[in-house]
This record gives sequence, C-alpha cells and structure tokens, in this order.
Amino acid sequence: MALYADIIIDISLEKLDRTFQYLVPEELEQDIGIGMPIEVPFGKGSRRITGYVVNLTTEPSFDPAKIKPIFNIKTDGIPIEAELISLAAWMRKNYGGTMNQALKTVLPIKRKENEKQKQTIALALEPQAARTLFLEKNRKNSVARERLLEALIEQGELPKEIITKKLGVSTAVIHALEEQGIVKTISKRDYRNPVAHLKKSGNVTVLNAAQQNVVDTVWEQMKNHQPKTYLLHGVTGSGKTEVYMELIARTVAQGKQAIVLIPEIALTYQTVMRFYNRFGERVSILNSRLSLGERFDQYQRAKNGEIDVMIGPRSALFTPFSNLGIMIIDEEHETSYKSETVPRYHAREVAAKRAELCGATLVLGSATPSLESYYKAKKGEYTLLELTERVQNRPLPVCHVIDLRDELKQGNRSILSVKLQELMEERLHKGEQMMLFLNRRGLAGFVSCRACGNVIKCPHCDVSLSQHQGGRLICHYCGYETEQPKVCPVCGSKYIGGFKAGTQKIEEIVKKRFPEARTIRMDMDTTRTKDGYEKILSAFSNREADILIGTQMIVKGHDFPNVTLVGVLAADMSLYIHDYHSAERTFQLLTQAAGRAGRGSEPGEVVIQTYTPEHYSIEAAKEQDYRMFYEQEIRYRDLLNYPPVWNLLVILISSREEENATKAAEQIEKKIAQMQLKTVAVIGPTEPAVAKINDIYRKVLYLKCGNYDTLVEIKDSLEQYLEKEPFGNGIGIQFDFNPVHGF
Ligand SMILES: Nc1ncnc2c1ncn2[C@@H]1O[C@H](COP(=O)(O)OP(=O)(O)OP(=O)(O)O)[C@@H](O)[C@H]1O
Ligand SMILES: [Zn+2]
Ligand SMILES: [Zn+2]
Repeated sequence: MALYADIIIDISLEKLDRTFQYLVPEELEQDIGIGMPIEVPFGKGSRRITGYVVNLTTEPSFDPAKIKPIFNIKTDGIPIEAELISLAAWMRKNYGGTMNQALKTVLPIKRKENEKQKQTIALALEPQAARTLFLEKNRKNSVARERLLEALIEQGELPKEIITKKLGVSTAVIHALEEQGIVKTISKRDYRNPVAHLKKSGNVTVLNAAQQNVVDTVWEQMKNHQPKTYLLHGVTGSGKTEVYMELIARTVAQGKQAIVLIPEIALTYQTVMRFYNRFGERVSILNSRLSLGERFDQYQRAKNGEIDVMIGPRSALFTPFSNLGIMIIDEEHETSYKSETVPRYHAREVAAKRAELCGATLVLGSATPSLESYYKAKKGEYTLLELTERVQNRPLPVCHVIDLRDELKQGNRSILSVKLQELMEERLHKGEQMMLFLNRRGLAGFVSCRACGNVIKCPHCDVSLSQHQGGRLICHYCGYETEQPKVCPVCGSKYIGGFKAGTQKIEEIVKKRFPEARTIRMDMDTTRTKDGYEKILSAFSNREADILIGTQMIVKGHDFPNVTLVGVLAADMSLYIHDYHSAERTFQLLTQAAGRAGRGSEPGEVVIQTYTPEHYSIEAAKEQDYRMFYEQEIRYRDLLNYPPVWNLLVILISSREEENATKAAEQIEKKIAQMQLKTVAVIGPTEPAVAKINDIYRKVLYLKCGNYDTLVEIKDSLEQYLEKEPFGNGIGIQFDFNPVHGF
C-alpha cells in the first residue's frame, strides 16, 4: 500500500491550515516520520523547497496519479521546528483535537501585525560569484535584475523599501533573484527586550549544604548525559529558586539553554529580578502583559541565539531553543499548567516528552507536589529530591487550627476568631505585617450548616451537592437530586445555607475592628488593571500597609520577609468543590498560605479557621506534613478509582440545543458500549457542575481505567467515528485526560 505524507511548507506564516500531500517513495517509507524536514517539488516550476511532515496516511486525498513524490529527507542539521512538530504530533495523539490546533499551540505563529518588519536585501554570494551565477541564469536584457545586482554589489545590502521605491525594482524581480540564490532577504527587526530596563546587581547567593547536595545530584547525571525527570520537594522558603538558578548557570556555561515555567501569577517583578540579577540580558520573559508581537519577538530571539533562559507560564514550554539542556517547572502542582483549550495538554507531561526528544533534564519543584508527581516519584519514574528545612535555620511557622463551631457556641459571630484577633493586635503593636486569606475556590455553591459544619453531601458519592436554581441540590457525579433542606439534617439548626463572604466585606470588618490598621486588598476587582497586581504587591512589600487581604492570588510564591502572621479565614471552602481534587487543593492552599509567614528574621504564626479541624487535609497542613497528607489521599484515590492511581477521561459534549447535546452524549455512550471494554468504567452521560455556559448546554461522560493508553485508544476510535459520521454543526466534542478541575 502506498504511503502519503501531508506536509506544511511554511510555518512562519499563518498558513498552517494548508497542507500538501506527497507520495512517500518506497525506499523512504522506513525512515520517514512526523516532524521530519523533507524536500519536495513545489509550484509550477517544481522548484525544490523544504517542508515538514505533519501526517502520514495510506489514504490519498486526491487522484493518486497526480500526487508527486517526495525528493528526500533532510538529515543535515535537523531544525528546531522538526522537534516542535514531533511534539505537536504527540500532543494531538495524547490529548485529541486536530493537528492544526496542536501545531498552533507549539509553533510561534507570526501574525499579520508582525509582517510589517523592515526587510533588507543583500547579496547571497561574494560579488564575483554572484555576477557569474547571474550571467548563467538570466537573459541578456534583464535590465531591472541587473540594476538590482549592481546596486547590491556596490552597497552590500539595501533596505527593500529603497529598492522598490527609489531603484524602481519590483518585488517580483527581487524574488526572482532570490530564487536563483543570488540575493537574500534579511529581516531586520528591532526585537523588543522586556528586561532591557532592569539593573543587574550580580550578587550570587552561596548555597547551603542541602541545596548544594540537590544541585550535585542533578548535575552529576546531566554531566554523564543521563537526563532524567526530578521532583524537588522543598518546604516553603527552602531555597528552591536558588537551586534552579545554579543548575541553569551550569547548563548555560555548557552552551545549552534553559526554560523555566512559573505560574503567571507568581511571575512578578521580584521573581524576574532574581533571574535577571544572575543572567542579565540573556534572560527573557513571556507573560500576558506582552503584546502578541512582543511575544513573537521573544521566541525569535531564542531561535536566533540571543538568549539562554526563557521564563514564562505554560506557553514558554515551546520556546524554540535548539540546544535545550534543562527545563524547570516551579510550583508544579499549579492547575494553570493544564491547558483549558484544545489540545488540553498538561505542561508537565509535554515537558517530559520534549525532554525525551531533545535529551534535556526536567526538574519539577514544589512545597506541595501534585499527587500525580509524588506518585510517579514513589514508583521510581521520577527521582525524588528533598529540601526539608528552610534556609538559615528559619523555623517553619507555628500553626493554630480554630474550630469555627466553637466560636459560634461562645457567641463570636465575627469572621475573625478570638485567637486571630489577638494575634493581629499583637502584630499591629509590633509593627509586623500580616496576610488574611479568603479561600474562595469553593464558592460554587455547596450548602453547609454554620452551627455544626455539616455539609450536605450526595448519599451515593463522596462529594457535596451543589445548589441549583429553585433550591434544588444536585450531585455532579451521579445525577442525584434533592430539595434543599430548611434545617440541618444533623443538628436541626436553621443556620444553613450557601456560605458567601467577599474580600470587600472582610476588609470592612477588619477596618471596623482595627481602625488604626492600614489595609490593602488584592482580588479580581483590585487587580483588573494592567499593573494593579504588581502595584499592590510592591506597596505591601514597601510596608505601606499592615494587612494584605486577598484570595488565592496572595499565597503564590511571594516572599515578604516582614510578614509574621497569616490568617486563613475559611479553610473549608475548597473542601467541598465538586471535584475529587478538593482535599489536595485545600492542603496545597493552606500549606502555601502558611508558607508566607516567618520568611524573614522573625518566626511566623498561622491561624487556620475551619468547621472541620479533623479533616486530614487540615491536620496535615497544621503539621505541614506533606507525606502524612499524601498517604491518606492516595488511599482515597485508589479506593474510588481516581487519578493518579487510575486514569480519567472526560468527554465533554456541548450544544446550543440541550436535546442535541443529550442525544450526542447518548450516542457516544452507545458507541463506547459497543467497544466492549472490560477494564473501563463509564459514568454518565450526566450534567457537569456548570451545565450551561453562555447558553451552550454541556453534558459529560466519565471514563475510568487503570491503563492510560486504553483511554487514548478510545479517544482515537471516537475521533475516527466522528470524522466518518459527524453529528453535524453546532455540536462540540472535547476530550480531557486527567482534568485538574471538576466538570
Ligand atoms: N543559601 C541561602 N542563603 C541565604 N539565603 C538564601 C539561600 N537560599 C535562598 N535564600 C533566600 O531565602 C528566601 C527563600 O528562597 P526561595 O525563594 O528560593 O525559596 P523557595 O523554596 O523557592 O520558596 P517558596 O516555595 O516558599 O516560594 C529568598 O529570599 C532567598 O533569597
Ligand atoms: Zn448542623
Ligand atoms: Zn452522587
């Protein structure tokens, strides 16, 4: 059977949608693969151009007699694009979606606004050689061509604008000589450098023994060309960032490059400055504050070898470094590393794949590793490295857990417990700073009792029911429905309802209680402007406020040495999200929040207010004992067949017409049933937590299986089935493997 290759010929322009099909000659069939650069005949004159294979198939897309064969596979100096295209193919396979969606994720697409760059035309050869080739290739009276040649011999190079406007030479003429290999186009761009305004201090921290030990372990294996994936579990303030920088410095000294992923929210001036101090202008950053053009420039600078270190959120993973030595994913447990658009990839997994493709080392770091990573480390898939103490013998903060039910019993209805008020008073007195953290992750409508803390749960599943319109409570895992009770079914109290309190409200309460305190608030409202976030952080850092009140965004990796008290106002919020990750998220948030206290010379204290002090995620956070939490949590996951022990594939079906979504979901379920898979549990179709977004109805199917590849195969056959028998317009089908949020 003949083999055909779909190729793209231009990846710098937005032409990815267009592929061209070629025949793979039999002698190349063994060697050809996706991502490979190849040479093909192209266009009217069948000139030889380079393309990249993006798909291989045995089905011709048009008359086979008219499909031209590939010339050859290019083996000299495989370009970085080939590596990224292979990565895209892997992503398409593992996460679903089209090859185009994958390519657009992986390749920095040059957009229209970028094309307005200044172009310069130069001779591609020495003047004498250029002249010889010119005479060989052109007819005698090619006046315009000759004019261009002579001008370039005289000037060396000229701006394209001058050539077309002043010399009266058309673009077509330039192109003709370019094709003959006589002249070339140089794109002269003034690449915008986002760190150009910074000042470098050059100070380098001397590592302590524990940090040095971690560096040596990784470096030993990097030196011996044994790239691996490491999980660096280091408690808050243990100096993980210094470890990263030392590893990067050594990598760069060997002529290789480094990528550092940091969640956008932690990518502050302070963080960038630390890297800039060490690596100066050889560092670049990618963040959402850069324009598309500026972001494209950073990729281009990386490709041109102008930088060695790229720092950024998820998308920095695709920086086109041609000799990548190390990738670091800081705060690897962060959910922002998972893409919420197709392809729904996880940066951790894609980084591991890229590391494998190019022989790079991958370091995942966190004070609260994801269950996934720790599980892999325990199984030996990752190498576990630990930093168990804070730098300079600083103690971890002392943690008080306050039972809010007792507070109510004692007549304290304030959102601030007596203990917290006491400690706040003391801090204000001493002139130390504090942070009040409102965990809002759980506000998606669980119902609880303020007297006894009881949360209304599904009788069939271990999740809270969620409040829907009309007072109905629904389970998002099995579809169970019930009326919202008027009194608590456990204690009979009438203080039952959805718990709601915003940061604004809390600021008011704090100001009333401590009129002399200077407060500052950080939440969605106050950070709406472009640099609102940065302003609040620097104001707090400059001690312009005593109390920082905020949502999860205040707990992410900030280093305020003068903060000695952290108050967590309602720790339970995230326990009742309709999601099997709820305990993990709660533990992470509490530990990270606690980790903000006592990072300077003075020790810190933490107050955790909760209705469920006995919950293991809260007990473990109190002890700041990750392993204690892990052991409990992994048992629970195993018992209920959840990741990371099992794998979960969520199939999300959406449509403007609810009926159509339901029908499609049922049809998919039927299709899966026909596959007769004994090892796969299918749940649904059911409604996800958010059943309607922007008037689009959503239905879900949950597939659980011990084997990840089985789920990938199911996705593959469903994709093939949908291609042959599509549901028609208006029905969206998405696949999500091991999601980080509940559906
Ligand atoms: N060996 C060292 N000697 C002195 N100070 C250090 C050393 N290593 C790190 N530090 C300082 O300690 C503080 C905490 O370090 P760093 O931010 O690297 O820790 P981290 O583990 O990344 O923290 P977190 O996970 O809590 O954000 C920083 O101010 C850093 O400059
Ligand atoms: Zn009750
Ligand atoms: Zn249920």
